[in-house]
Amino acid sequence: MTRDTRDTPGDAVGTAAGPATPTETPATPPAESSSAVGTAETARVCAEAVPEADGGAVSCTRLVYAFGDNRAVDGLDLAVREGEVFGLLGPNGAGKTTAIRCITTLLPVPAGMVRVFGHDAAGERMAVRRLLGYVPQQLSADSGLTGRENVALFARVFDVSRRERAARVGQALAAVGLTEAADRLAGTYSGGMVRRLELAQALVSAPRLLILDEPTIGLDPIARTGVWEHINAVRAATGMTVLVTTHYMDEAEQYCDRVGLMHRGRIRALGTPDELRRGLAERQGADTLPTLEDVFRHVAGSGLDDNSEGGFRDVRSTRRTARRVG
Ligand SMILES: Nc1ncnc2c1ncn2[C@@H]1O[C@H](COP(=O)(O)OP(=O)(O)OP(=O)(O)O)[C@@H](O)[C@H]1O
Repeated sequence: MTRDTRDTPGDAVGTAAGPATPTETPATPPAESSSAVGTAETARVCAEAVPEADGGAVSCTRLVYAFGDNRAVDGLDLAVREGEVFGLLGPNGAGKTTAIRCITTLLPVPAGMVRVFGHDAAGERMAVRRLLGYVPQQLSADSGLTGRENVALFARVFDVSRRERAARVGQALAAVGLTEAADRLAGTYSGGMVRRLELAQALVSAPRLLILDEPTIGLDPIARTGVWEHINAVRAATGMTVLVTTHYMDEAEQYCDRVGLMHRGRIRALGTPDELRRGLAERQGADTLPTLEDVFRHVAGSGLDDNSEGGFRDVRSTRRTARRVG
C-alpha cells in the first residue's frame, strides 16, 4: 500500500495544509460553453439545475476551473441541501473531483462562487475546512500505523482537544465498525476496512458536511454495502450532509436523495433518481421506466461513448484507486 502524495492527510482534512498548488491558469466564466450539450432536451432536464437562494450546505454558482485550456469545471451551478445525501455522477473526466476540490478549498476558486453553509470557499477557507470531512479518491490512511493511530493523527490535525481525543477516536472507529481491528496495522486491512478507516478519519472532527470521492470504487458488493450502511448510520445519528461522487448508478439510486448528472464540467440533469427516470419516460412516452443510466446517456449523449473527456490520466487514476483498496 503506497501513499499518493496528491492527497495527504493534511490535504484531506484541510486544516494544516494549504490548498494544492495550482498548475493551471485561472479561467474566466464562460458566456456559454462551447462544450455544452446544448439541446432543448437538455435544457428541460436541467430546469432545476440552479442553486437555491441560500440556506444550503453547498452552493456553487458558475464555478469555473481550468487546467491550461481544459475547462475541467465549466460554469457549474450546484446546490446541495442541508441534511441530504447528494450524488454527483459522471463519466471519467466529467469534472467531479475538480469541483469537489474547489468545494473543499484544496483548489482555489478562479471564477464563480462556492459557499459551504454560507461561508465563501475563496475568502473563508478555514471556516469552510472546519465544517467538512473529506475522503479523497487517493489513499489517505497510512499502512504502517494502526487504525487507531491513523484516526488519532487526523484528530490532531483537526485540532480535536487533547482531553476529548481518545474518546472521539474510539467513537469514530466504532461508527465504522472497526473497534475490534483498531489496534491492527492498517496494512493488514481489507479494501472495505481501509475505506471505513478513511471514513473514520473524516468523521473524527464531527463534520457537518461529509464529502466522499468515489468511496466504494474497487470494492466488492458486500464491502460497498458495508461502507454505505456506516455512512447512513452516522448520518441518521448526526443529520450531517453527504456529498458523494460515484460511477455506480445502482448506489446512486439506492442511497442518494438527489443526484446531479455531471458531464463536461456542468450539471446536465438534477433531481431525485425517481424524478429523473420518470421525466425521461414521459418525454419518450416509454411504457417501462428507464434506468438512471438511460437518463445519463440521454443527457450526455455521445460524449459517454468514447469517454472523450477522460483520457489516460483519468483511467490511470481510476485503476490506481481501485487497485489500492482491492
Ligand atoms: N492535476 C491535473 N492536471 C491536469 N489536468 C487535470 C488534472 N486533474 C484533472 N485534470 C483534467 O480535468 C478534467 C476533469 O478531471 P476530474 O478528475 O475532475 O474528473 P472526474 O469527473 O473526477 O473523473 P474521474 O471519475 O475519473 O475521477 C479531465 O479532463 C482531467 O484530465
